Amino acid sequence: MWEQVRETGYWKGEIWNRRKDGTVFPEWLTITTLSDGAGHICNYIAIFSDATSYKEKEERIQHMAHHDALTGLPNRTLMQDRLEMAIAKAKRIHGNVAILFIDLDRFKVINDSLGHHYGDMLLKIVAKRLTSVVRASDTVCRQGGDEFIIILPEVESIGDVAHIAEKLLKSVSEECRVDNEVLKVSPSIGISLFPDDGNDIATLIKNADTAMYHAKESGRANFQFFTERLNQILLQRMEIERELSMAIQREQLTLHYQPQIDLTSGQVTGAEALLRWNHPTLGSVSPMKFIQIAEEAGLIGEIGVWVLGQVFAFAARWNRHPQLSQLVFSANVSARQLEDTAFAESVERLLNESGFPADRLELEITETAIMEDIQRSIPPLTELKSLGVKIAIDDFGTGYSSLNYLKRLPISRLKIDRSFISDIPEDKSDERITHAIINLAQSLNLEVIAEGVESEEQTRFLIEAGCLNAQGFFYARPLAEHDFVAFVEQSSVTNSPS
Ligand SMILES: Nc1nc2c(ncn2[C@@H]2O[C@H](COP(=O)(O)O[C@H]3[C@@H](O)[C@H](n4cnc5c(=O)[nH]c(N)nc54)O[C@@H]3COP(=O)(O)O)[C@@H](O)[C@H]2O)c(=O)[nH]1
Repeated sequence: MWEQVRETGYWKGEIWNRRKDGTVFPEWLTITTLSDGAGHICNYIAIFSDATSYKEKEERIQHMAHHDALTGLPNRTLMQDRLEMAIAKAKRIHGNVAILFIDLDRFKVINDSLGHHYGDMLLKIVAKRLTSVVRASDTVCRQGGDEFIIILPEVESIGDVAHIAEKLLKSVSEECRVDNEVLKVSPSIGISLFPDDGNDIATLIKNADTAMYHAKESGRANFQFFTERLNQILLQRMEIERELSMAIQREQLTLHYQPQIDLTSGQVTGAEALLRWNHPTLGSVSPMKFIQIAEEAGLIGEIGVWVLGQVFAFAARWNRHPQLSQLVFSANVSARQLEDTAFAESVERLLNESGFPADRLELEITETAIMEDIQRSIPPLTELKSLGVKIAIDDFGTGYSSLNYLKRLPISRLKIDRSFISDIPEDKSDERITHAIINLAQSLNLEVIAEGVESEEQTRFLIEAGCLNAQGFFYARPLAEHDFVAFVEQSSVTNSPS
């Protein structure tokens, strides 16, 4: 500084100064020299100002530009910087970096049902939990919404990454309290590794995101590593999603009807409507494959309304038929449809428009969907029941029902899951479970029907056990409309009392 002042007669810059009380502070300082007639420096003029508040403001602006306002975590910009540095270092030392892409399961439900205040509080708690699990040298950042990214630089082994992912799962999944509400979310975690799964930031994040989707598909609340096979599955999934969004307009969807049989009379009493999708190049796509995609892509609402419209139109075409006009039609309702507050309104509107009697409509909701959040399932089910429609619990026995809740649910029928029926009579414990479900239904005054009946022995067992309704390949596969009509007419002739 003094050298420059002597040489140029001027210096400007920032220095650390000390106040009288001994505290150190940043100072802006300008020094100018004054010379006499002979050119000798005779005076120095120093102008200084305290830069403390300017510095603080600058730091605050820097922090805001690189951190998320709600959680205080590094934001996307800082994450990219840190990841770039981690990759550069890993390249130098031939090391690995792990990228964990975390999305909270069913966060939207909490946000939508309880409001944004609860959603925000929950995100703050999750941010703290994530940070508490990893080391200070790791980076936890908020990618946006309910998505977080964790960068683990210098990982030793894939086992270490899995161990950390397990700890994250456990920590985030624990219940927490916001005001007087007990909230619970779980994370789905996708993991990509540098250099195995990509060499650059964009590829590594995309692949971690792909793995996260796979974690969601595998039942949520778990973690998955990225693989090339996964990538292929994702590409196929995206194609199905794209094509499915146009399937209704392109008239590629149809319904098949599986007869439901009264085992004492052999007569058809109802039918379950089951979706079929025939695509010109993908071929016949199983609902097992596309229903979940429809749910995740937000298409199930439109499809569900279409299904009911088709069922009512079918029933209307046969409303003077002696047998068909008496049948109860069942349609499957997914968890996402039940969460949608507009669903009951749509059912009511369709019933009014079609004139279809509400008591001839049964809506099937899986036990797993109801038990996912039983408290929240009761109001929409009650609303549907108040329209006069019947509610059945589908795949009963697989979803760990709480018996205490079962008696409070507005349901009229239990459908025994096909997995208990398929090994009867060989599997005696399945026989005992089926017996128990039938007894449970009787004691709760509910109807009961067995699904997936494939043999005469199974039919006999069910009659003896007191279950008088069944459906399954033994009686009929799901049938196209005209085959179903023919089946109903034929069974009426064969089984009419002589
Ligand atoms: N939300 C909606 N879900 C729907 C709709 N349509 C179908 N689905 C669900 O897709 C899953 C697969 O359905 P699908 O391939 O049609 O299989 C059904 C039957 O074909 C099959 N079944 C019936 N009897 C037997 C049998 O004896 N053996 C055997 N191996 N399979 C049999 O079971 C399926 C019906 O199951 P469920 O619904 O549990 O009664 C399925 O989960 C459908 O629910 C839709 O419109 N919306």
